[in-house]
Amino acid sequence: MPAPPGSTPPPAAVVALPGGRDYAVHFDPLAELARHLREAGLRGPRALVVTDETVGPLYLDAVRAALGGAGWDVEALAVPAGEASKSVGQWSGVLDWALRLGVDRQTPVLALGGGVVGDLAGFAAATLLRGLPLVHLPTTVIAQVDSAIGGKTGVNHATGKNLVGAFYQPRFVLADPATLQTLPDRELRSGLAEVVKHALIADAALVERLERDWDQLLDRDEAVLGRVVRDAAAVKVGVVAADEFETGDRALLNFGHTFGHAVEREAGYGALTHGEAVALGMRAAVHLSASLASGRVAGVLPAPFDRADALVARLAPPALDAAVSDDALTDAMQTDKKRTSRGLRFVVLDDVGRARLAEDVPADAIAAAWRYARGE
Ligand SMILES: O=C(O)C(=O)C[C@@H](O)[C@H](O)[C@H](O)COP(=O)(O)O
Repeated sequence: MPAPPGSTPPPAAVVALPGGRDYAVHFDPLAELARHLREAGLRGPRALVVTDETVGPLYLDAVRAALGGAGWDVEALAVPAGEASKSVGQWSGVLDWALRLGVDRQTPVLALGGGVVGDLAGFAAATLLRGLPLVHLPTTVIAQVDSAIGGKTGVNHATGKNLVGAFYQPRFVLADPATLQTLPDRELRSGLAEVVKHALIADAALVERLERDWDQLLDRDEAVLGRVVRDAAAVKVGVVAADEFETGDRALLNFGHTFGHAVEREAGYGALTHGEAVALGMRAAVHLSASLASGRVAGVLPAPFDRADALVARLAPPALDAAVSDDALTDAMQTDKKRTSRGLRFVVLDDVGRARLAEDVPADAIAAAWRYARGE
């Protein structure tokens, strides 16, 4: 039943956390931002917007218009677009900017953009004055289904991906579905990598819909894309609510990332998008899943891994750089945060829609997974 005129629609999802820290994930126009800030108890009057040089020109005016009329005083900073901005240097630059403006603990930080901006601005919010209120305004698929939800903030380090950061939850997430219509095709496909990941680890029904509706997704059919994004976000909401600090099943969200993060590091941050690296990583992880289930795998993968592989293949991951050796990639995995004193842990599939952690993985299975990801 539609909501009566003038009433506030319910949030699409609530991330349930202890200590009164529940927060909503709204799928609503950016024009509703002032109302959501008010309802979250944030009054300013100053707000800091961190964005990037691609998203800022597209949506900063909408944010200013939404807030200006409600008496907010908006300060904005745009960092260069791309993974290279997830650096200790850019984080320090955001701190310098905010502190020069004279922020106080009531000043919200609004992260307007994709995963890079969210992680960078989130880590700045976590560390400024030991914590400023954080609001995510995700404008990409990857951010709307994944990175804006769950409180992982941080930057990359030369030794590995996301090695400097903090768990710091936002006060709410406001995802405007219309922003997905301006995404470059490459970014759309990159975001779909995390959608595929959520489906493969936890939602077999979503796998089926992705298989059926893939072309409409790439065409950005509003209804199809909107539903898929909400369902993929719901997977993330459920996982985070069950394991906020990744002491258990939250690690399953790292499917494809142990391989993918190594690819990103060895390619040089920014050479590939995060989603492209994750797509390559999922190819390797699906092969590893098949090897662990059935021993040595030659040629076509056995069921159900062939099905998972076919879905990952729709992401059309780029080729792995031939100049980067498998040994270099395997070395780069050693900084993975899931590692324990017993060694690396990988996320593998038991079935389509069901994943688990695997330890004591033989080196030859890892090597075979890299070769498969290279198409050998
Ligand atoms: O939120 C999580 O938990 C995730 O693992 C989501 C991932 O898709 C995300 O890319 C995350 O940053 C993974 O990297 P991590 O090694 O920093 O956990």
